[in-house]
Amino acid sequence: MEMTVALEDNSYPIYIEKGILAQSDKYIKKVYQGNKIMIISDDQVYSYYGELLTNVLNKEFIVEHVIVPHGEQSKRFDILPSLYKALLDFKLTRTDLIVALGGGVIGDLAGFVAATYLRGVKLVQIPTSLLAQVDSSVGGKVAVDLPEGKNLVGAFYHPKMVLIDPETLRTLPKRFVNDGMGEVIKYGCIKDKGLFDKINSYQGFDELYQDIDEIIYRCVDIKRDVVERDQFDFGDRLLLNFGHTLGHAIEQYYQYQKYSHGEAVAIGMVQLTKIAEEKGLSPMATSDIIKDICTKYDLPTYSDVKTSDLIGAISLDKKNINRKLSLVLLKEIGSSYVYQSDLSLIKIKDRV
Ligand SMILES: NC(=O)c1ccc[n+]([C@@H]2O[C@H](COP(=O)([O-])OP(=O)(O)OC[C@H]3O[C@@H](n4cnc5c(N)ncnc54)[C@H](O)[C@@H]3O)[C@@H](O)[C@H]2O)c1
Ligand SMILES: O=C(O)C(=O)C[C@@H](O)[C@H](O)[C@H](O)COP(=O)(O)O
Ligand SMILES: [Zn+2]
Repeated sequence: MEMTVALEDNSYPIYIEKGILAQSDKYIKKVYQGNKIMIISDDQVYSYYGELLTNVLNKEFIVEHVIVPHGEQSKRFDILPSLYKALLDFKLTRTDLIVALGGGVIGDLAGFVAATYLRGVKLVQIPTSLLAQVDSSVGGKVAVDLPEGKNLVGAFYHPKMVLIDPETLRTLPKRFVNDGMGEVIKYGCIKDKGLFDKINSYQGFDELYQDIDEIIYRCVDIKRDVVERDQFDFGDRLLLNFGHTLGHAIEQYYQYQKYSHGEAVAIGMVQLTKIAEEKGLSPMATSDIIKDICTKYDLPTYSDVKTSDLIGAISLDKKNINRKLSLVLLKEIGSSYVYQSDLSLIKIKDRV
């Protein structure tokens, strides 16, 4: 399966195909005629797929790698000098390529490095987690976290190509399959009731895996459409942030240690929809429907954090305009809108 994100000079192809990792040299040659490639990955992903990718790319290119510890803790500002140093040591030049091999942490981190090293070098995304395959590898948002908040230092920087190999999901720990399902549920909630109903109907992981290519394709296609219409996140793209106002603040509250991104987003989707129901901004019982599907995928729906403890991080949310929050709410499952509000709306609940 193939699609193109059409962004004029920044357009790029996405390929979704089982086994594509083993052919990545052929695909990358289509967009890269240079000879040096730096793979950026984490220890866990590299232990599964690093050797395979290196051997395949070595047929055509000179390949080096730099590895960071797995987990959100690596998506931080102060890790950057060690990555720039590795690129300098490899003498990577402006016409060379970085390949991001890993989940969303690696995609965002390597993407930020590619956007900033020498003011920008080429980037190819090879996402290996479900979350990265359905969401983070597409759309060009790259970033690192600060202790004060998620993704606070970043850029819009598009890859030259995205290679999605659903086979890699076979080694993904179950917690992170569920984590990715948090974002799939989000797509269903904001844009596609059919997708929501489909993932709600599965009896177990086998059924999910049977349809996984189709699910990835549908999510990526939604994201492609939104990004093409609102690349810089001032309109329709804000909808992709459903659940993230609270979710990011909860991740920050625990300093990115307790909840994974998809888990925090699940809490955010349910709790914000509850608030919206209380204010008559979403139909009653919508939050229960989201809660049920999140529970089905072992995602948390409540954190017990005081809303007063989240206000600092929420105030730094990038969707805020002139001190007004932009909250993504549901009209119903499958349809969403942006609602401008002040912090008092969040404060109507003591804990979320
Ligand atoms: N840029 C965007 O548009 C965007 C969108 C959504 C999320 N994000 C970001 O993505 C990050 C979360 O991504 P994530 O959930 O992929 O986390 P992650 O990158 O930490 O991956 C989760 C875990 O799975 C492991 N892993 C990944 N692929 C594997 C595989 N195939 N086999 C075995 N283990 C594997 C990793 O080593 C890690 O331990 C967050 O930082 C979030 O903010 C960005
Ligand atoms: O691509 C987008 O736009 C999104 O909002 C996708 C989100 O799933 C993702 O977590 C993104 O990184 C959040 O962006 P931010 O602008 O809120 O940092
Ligand atoms: Zn997200």
